[in-house]
Amino acid sequence: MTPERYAKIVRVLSLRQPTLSLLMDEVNKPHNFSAILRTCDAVGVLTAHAVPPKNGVSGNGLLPTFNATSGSAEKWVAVQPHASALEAVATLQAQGMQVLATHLSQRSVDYRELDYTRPTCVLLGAEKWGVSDEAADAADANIIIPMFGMVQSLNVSVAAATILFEAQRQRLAAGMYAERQLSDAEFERLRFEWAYPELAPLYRERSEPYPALGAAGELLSPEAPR
Ligand SMILES: C[S@@+](CC[C@H](N)C(=O)[O-])C[C@H]1O[C@@H](n2cnc3c(N)ncnc32)[C@H](O)[C@@H]1O
Repeated sequence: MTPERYAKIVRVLSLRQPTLSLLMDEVNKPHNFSAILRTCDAVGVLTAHAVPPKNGVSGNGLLPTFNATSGSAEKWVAVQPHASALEAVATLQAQGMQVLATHLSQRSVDYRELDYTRPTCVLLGAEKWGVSDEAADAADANIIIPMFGMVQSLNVSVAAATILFEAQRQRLAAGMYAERQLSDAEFERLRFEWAYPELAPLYRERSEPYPALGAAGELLSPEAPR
């Protein structure tokens, strides 16, 4: 790993926003899934959440397979699977997140009216069905991107990008990219895992702490577990 590559890892981790996330409820087209993860990486989402599609494209009930759309975004954005949208919403709310469902209902508001500097998770629906009424009811708010055309909805990855970049705009204005949001422990863990992805699993298997890194990312105790 070059010092430049290590410096980039440190810079990107310093900009990650652990209190900004999104939840994909059975988004089943791999190119949409991958495009959304790519936007997550660009905006600084640390962890995305997903309810795997029941008729998963991969055919095994797991998350849709990744494809070239994401570039390598899936390496830099963790995806936490959930059994159902309702379970995910409850879990995220218990962690202190406001969940904003992208859903047209009596209580929907323009997505720009919300405060994205609060811990926030944006709930996105499946391409065909959208967000279920139950999940939308459980969410803290329902938001829509106003549309004035003939077509009723946007592509889900376009909707995700529109809302996440509003979140980025608000967080930039609030100075939330100017100071590292990750805890020291999380920052140090991810710094090693991103810099040495082939070594990290060896340390985890052995329950050994990751070695310290030097200023240019070099291993200070280079002996990897055997
Ligand atoms: C293609 S749309 C789903 C359309 C579906 N037939 C419905 O009635 O909800 C897929 C997802 O994109 C997002 N989306 C699309 N257009 C949106 C808009 N104008 N505002 C907010 N979210 C939108 C939502 O997450 C939606 O569930």
